[in-house]
Amino acid sequence: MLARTVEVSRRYGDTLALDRVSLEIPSGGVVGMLGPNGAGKSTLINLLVGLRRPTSGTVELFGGDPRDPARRRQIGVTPQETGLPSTLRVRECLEFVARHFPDAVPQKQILDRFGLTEVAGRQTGGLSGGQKRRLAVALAFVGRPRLVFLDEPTTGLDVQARRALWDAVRAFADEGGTVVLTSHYLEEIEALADRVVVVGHGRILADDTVDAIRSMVGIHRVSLHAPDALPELPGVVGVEHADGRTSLLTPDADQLVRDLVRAGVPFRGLQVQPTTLEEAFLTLTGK
Ligand SMILES: Nc1ncnc2c1ncn2[C@@H]1O[C@H](COP(=O)(O)OP(=O)(O)OP(=O)(O)O)[C@@H](O)[C@H]1O
Repeated sequence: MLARTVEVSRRYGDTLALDRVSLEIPSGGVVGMLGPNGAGKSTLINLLVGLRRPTSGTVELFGGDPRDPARRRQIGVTPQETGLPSTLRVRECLEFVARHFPDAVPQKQILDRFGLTEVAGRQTGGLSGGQKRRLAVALAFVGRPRLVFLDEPTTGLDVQARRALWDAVRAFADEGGTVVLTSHYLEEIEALADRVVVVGHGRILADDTVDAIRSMVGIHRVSLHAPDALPELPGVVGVEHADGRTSLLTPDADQLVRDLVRAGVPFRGLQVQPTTLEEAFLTLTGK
């Protein structure tokens, strides 16, 4: 086991950011952590990498205290926000980080893998947002870590840059590396992760394969104008009223529409839309 939390809670004042979370990260593969804003994902990562201490419970990294420098040297981390020194060149940033490790990855290989070769001589202050993000993620891999934590690695990247970064993460995992990444995007988790941990309201709501999670969050919104109260319909997991429309949340929109027709509901303006992940979670967690 590379890392684990046992019944870990973390409070910030009155906010309970994590509520008795137990999680195990074995060696190899990509674990995707999925959840809406404020779910507790970053807090969980910060505990695992030794940046914060739990209020209660135990956190272990490589079998011991995550704040021990010898253990932390074996991880790579890209936090949600990184400040790169704006006057350093890309090459200098990579060099600076590499000097902290006995056996750093050759710079050329990192530049190639993260699509940074063309901007190697540029000061980071002159990089685009996407290039900065790629550099920030690349830095996590420089020291040949056993375990890498990436907090929303592709936020702000265009599709092409996102795919390039996915390739780099996958290549690392294919070579036997272990990655924990957070994302709001199911698509990103699907592209990379073998296992998905769904975090919501400071708890682990699900810990399963990508397929299982996809079916769990595949909720649709069927919205319509209906003159009267709707009859009770099977498969509806949530009902909302807004702007004169009624929205029904369901995992099987086709069946719901058939049921509406069969029940003779005089609806108009029918719309069927996928819900966002956040909506799906909130529905499933009943909050
Ligand atoms: N330093 C802090 N001080 C006070 N409250 C905090 C602090 N850090 C996090 N929180 C609160 O703890 C909860 C969990 O936050 P956290 O950043 O871990 O969530 P997250 O899942 O990473 O969200 P996001 O995707 O927005 O980063 C939130 O309610 C947040 O406001």
